[in-house]
Amino acid sequence: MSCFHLENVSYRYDKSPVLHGIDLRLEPGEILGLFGHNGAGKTTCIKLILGLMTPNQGSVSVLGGHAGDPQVSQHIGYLPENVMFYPQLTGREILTHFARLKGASLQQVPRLLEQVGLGDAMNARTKTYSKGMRQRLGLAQALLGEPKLLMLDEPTVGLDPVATADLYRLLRDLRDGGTGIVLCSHVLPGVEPYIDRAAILTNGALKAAGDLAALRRQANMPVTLSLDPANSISALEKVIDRASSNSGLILRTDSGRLQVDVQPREKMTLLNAVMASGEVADISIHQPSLEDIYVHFIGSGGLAHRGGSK
Ligand SMILES: Nc1ncnc2c1ncn2[C@@H]1O[C@H](COP(=O)(O)OP(=O)(O)OP(=O)(O)O)[C@@H](O)[C@H]1O
Repeated sequence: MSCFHLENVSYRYDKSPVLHGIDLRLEPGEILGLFGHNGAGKTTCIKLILGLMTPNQGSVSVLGGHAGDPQVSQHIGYLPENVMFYPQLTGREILTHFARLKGASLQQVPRLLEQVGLGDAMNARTKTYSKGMRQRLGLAQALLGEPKLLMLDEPTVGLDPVATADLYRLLRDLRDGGTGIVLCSHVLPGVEPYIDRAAILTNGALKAAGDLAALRRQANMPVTLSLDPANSISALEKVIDRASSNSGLILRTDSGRLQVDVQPREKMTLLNAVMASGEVADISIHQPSLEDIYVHFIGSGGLAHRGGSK
């Protein structure tokens, strides 16, 4: 049973189309990064999965049932992008209130507050909380009732680097316990090791989805080889020129290395040639990062998209 399945989903607010033919699925025990520029449609996808809206076209199934069905919703945890709490209540009072609303065990409340690092602050009013502390309380709220599907919109906003690493470790533990997790984020650096798959949305359309290896194949972006010459840099350059019929950019760096951009399909030919030549002392290989892939799919329009698609 999938955590959710969007099939050919389109959605429009009033007259403005926002999502076009989205096909996306999340399985239990998987972390999906949902990435896209401002206004790409990430939050709209989440609202459809929560059942807050229904698609104009296509279907949304969640945990084997219908989005918005209370039997389904009680197994979903959601952290919205901007969390707000009653300032006069303590963290513990707020979480207890949400636990009652969700029908979750009240015994979970202190344990969850400890888990998100608010053990010492649980009896302080939330008006005294920092932004990061409010974010942690929001996360504890999302974890109430041991959800099977957890959706987090910009969960690392306001968290310092240590808290961010703690959050990702916590998400991994939940994933290993079978929870399906969606992570919407603009903060790509650092997220790569913690997600199983990424989905990239642009202007309401799914540009690419898959694990990093599949996205790299789809993007077909050059791999950068960084080579230390064994003898002279010009001798190494000649080897590369001879080996690669269509070698990309070759740069001499200030540190006396050669940097070569090569298409993935030509990588092994070039590596074999430089290894056999005896002209290379050391090699490092830089694959495109998640950030590189994101920029590739979003395209140069990325900056233009910021602030909304219309
Ligand atoms: N209630 C609404 N009424 C009309 N248009 C809306 C409404 N909510 C969102 N939109 C529009 O839908 C599009 C997608 O918005 P959405 O919030 O899903 O994007 P997002 O990817 O989550 O963006 P961000 O990263 O900025 O939060 C945007 O163009 C936005 O202006």
